[in-house]
Amino acid sequence: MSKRIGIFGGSFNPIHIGHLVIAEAAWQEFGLEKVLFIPSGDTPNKDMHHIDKHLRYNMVQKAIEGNEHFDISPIEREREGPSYTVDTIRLLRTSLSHDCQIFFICGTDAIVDLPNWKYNKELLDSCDFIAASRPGSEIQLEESIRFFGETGIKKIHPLNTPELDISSTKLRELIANKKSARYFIPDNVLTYIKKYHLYEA
Ligand SMILES: Nc1ncnc2c1ncn2[C@@H]1O[C@H](COP(=O)(O)OP(=O)(O)OP(=O)(O)O)[C@@H](O)[C@H]1O
Ligand SMILES: O=C(O)c1ccc[n+]([C@@H]2O[C@H](COP(=O)([O-])O)[C@@H](O)[C@H]2O)c1
Repeated sequence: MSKRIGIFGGSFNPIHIGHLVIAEAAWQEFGLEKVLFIPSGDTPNKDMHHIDKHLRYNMVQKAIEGNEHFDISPIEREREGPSYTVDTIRLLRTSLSHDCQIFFICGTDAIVDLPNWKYNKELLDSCDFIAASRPGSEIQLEESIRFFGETGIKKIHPLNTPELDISSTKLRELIANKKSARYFIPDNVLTYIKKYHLYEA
């Protein structure tokens, strides 16, 4: 069997257990050799208050500590301009053997948005997608898969894992309202958030 690697791109603002659970499930279900987390530099199509890319990167690094099949890459952090996935996959391809299969891990909300991504058809030709179900995106998900025709059906794979209704937005709100985010966010990441007073109102 050819080598399979998982790529998990995200803003991770901040990283939470929803991210970690789907990365682990994708690794297991799809027989991935590893999952490479790629925190975005400047996330396309996201008009939000991103904290500094270096801080988001450091939090991901802390969150994956101790998991021997998780790794992190600074390629988007170090690239100027919007972090388009098509550019990232193209760049990664140059350092991988050509029979290596790339699986981009995401939530179903990202698949719903995929027709708006840069060079989305080229992107879907260059990698498979593993989509973890997220509440609220069921109907549009079918439409989005159909947008890509046969390729969509063949290359967008559902991830069989319990739905977790958790988002970075909700966690930023909890922290801003001085509520506990314990257990939603790994302890060492929460310590980092507290140390630098991140997301406080
Ligand atoms: N609870 C979740 N279940 C399934 N997928 C998720 C979940 N949380 C995030 N993802 C997916 O992980 C990827 C990175 O997500 P991101 O870092 O934007 O987190 P988020 O929680 O969606 O953030 P925000 O609330 O700031 O939009 C995206 O593909 C997103 O769909
Ligand atoms: O390439 C694109 O056009 C594109 C548009 C929107 C999002 N993405 C990528 O999708 C991943 C998840 O994005 P987000 O907004 O959920 O953090 C992250 O790696 C983004 O760089 C990519």
